[in-house]
Amino acid sequence: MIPKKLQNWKPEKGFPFKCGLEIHTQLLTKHKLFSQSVNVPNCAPNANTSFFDLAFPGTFPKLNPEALLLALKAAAALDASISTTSSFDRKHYFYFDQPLGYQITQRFRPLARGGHLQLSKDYDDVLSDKLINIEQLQLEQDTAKLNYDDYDSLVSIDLNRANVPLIELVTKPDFENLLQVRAFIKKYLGLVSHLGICSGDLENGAMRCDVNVSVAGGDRVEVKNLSSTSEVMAAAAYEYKRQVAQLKESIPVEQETRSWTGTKTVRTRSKEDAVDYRYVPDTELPFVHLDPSIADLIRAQLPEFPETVVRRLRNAPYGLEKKYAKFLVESPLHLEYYYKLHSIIVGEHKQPSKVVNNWFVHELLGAFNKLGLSPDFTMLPAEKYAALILLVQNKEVTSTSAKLLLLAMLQPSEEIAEMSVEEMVDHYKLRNAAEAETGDLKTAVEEICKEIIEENQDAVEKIKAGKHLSIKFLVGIAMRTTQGKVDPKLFDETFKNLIYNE
Ligand SMILES: Nc1ncnc2c1ncn2[C@@H]1O[C@H](COP(=O)(O)OP(=O)(O)OP(=O)(O)O)[C@@H](O)[C@H]1O
Ligand SMILES: [Mg+2]
Ligand SMILES: [Mg+2]
Repeated sequence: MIPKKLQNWKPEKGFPFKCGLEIHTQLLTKHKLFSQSVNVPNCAPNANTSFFDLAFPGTFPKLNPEALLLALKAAAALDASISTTSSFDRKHYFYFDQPLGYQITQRFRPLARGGHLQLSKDYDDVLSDKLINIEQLQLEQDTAKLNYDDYDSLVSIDLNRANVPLIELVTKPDFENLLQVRAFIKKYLGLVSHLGICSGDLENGAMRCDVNVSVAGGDRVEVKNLSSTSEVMAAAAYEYKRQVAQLKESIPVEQETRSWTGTKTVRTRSKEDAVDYRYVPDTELPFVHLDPSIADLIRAQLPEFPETVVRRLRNAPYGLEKKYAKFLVESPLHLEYYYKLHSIIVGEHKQPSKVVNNWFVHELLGAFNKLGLSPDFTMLPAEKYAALILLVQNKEVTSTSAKLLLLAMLQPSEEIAEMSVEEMVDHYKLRNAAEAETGDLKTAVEEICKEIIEENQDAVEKIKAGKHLSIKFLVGIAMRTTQGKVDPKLFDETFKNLIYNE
């Protein structure tokens, strides 16, 4: 879906928009880039650190091959040409987030150059097909995280992030409008998450982006350190508008670096006071020599790309909407969960696909949403959820009861955490009344309906006078009385019978 604000965004006539991205993504490795410390988000500050991460004298970097492999996968997926020889350089600057005094990156011989990502009209949210070319892809270290405490005027340094492996992807300045920028970031993040290269977890800073904007052939302005797609969009839109306004006043735009405050971009430094990073080769790290056959070997091992999987999920036997199919391919775990649910309910139990889709998309994702949780399927194994869905399909519990059970399963008390679905149904006394003799049920339902009709003569008069929808009001009372244990359709039919056929 294209947000309304962007739908009509077009560069002004005579002021073409030109933009290039630098996207830094954290790699999903077990260990850090040049040390043995673990790479795990959300740990106690400074828990994941080693002497090297803290830049103790006498420590040496050692390249983690897992990071190299993940970066190579990204390069292969983007059809970039992998360098048979790459090397590491030191980019010097002094700041609290960088205890070494320099960042180890790949300036002169990056891991890969070239490559592209195709944005297509029928898959991505763009108005026409567009090929975005890649300049290069390199490995580098992340910096420590600075936590600002405005209240105490304190800055605390968390070195857990220092030396976490990143890939920096630099695109060519090929973007001609904001929709393309947005679609590219989403597609790239989708791709690296799907391939298990990056967590895609933006809330934990898994991506940081620099956006470069120029107008009508002018110099580029770089806005640094944006941490979400919407921040990139807002900063690029603001920067475009600012530059156009300046050009209209005949003031040329000069090359500079700016930062985003949340509402506008502000100058950090101009070209004149550009930092001299004093790049030098890192002599402690050997060159990375790769066999020329490596690109083909890695490409052959890549799983299917998100676009292929999405196409399959949209067709029979799955028939998922594009939006949800895209959500599933964002994470191998989500996809695995859906396939499992599908194979139990449709494969083994021959229920229609739309049952799985409805319970997965509307109920399960909806329940996570209702509880304010981001989807975490480890909380409810697919086998257990399938058992619940099948109870509804077999009319042993009503769907209303099943929805309540689902909410309970996603926030289990100690008492119910270990229970099977069957045990939970009995524990909450939710076994469907329909289980009883059909005759008994019918009489019981009729009795309840009669009682409700007695007590709600006003509503009954209105229904008779033509306000047929008021039946829903009566059904609501009946459902509350029976705590959702009876199929509302049965109440609906019984009320209609009793009221219209009297
Ligand atoms: N005329 C232009 N208009 C908009 N973007 C441009 C233009 N020329 C280059 N760019 C973009 O600027 C970016 C340059 O990134 P690169 O990493 O090569 O250099 P840098 O920004 O100087 O280095 P650093 O990594 O230190 O920020 C690329 O994304 C490129 O597409
Ligand atoms: Mg860069
Ligand atoms: Mg840059």
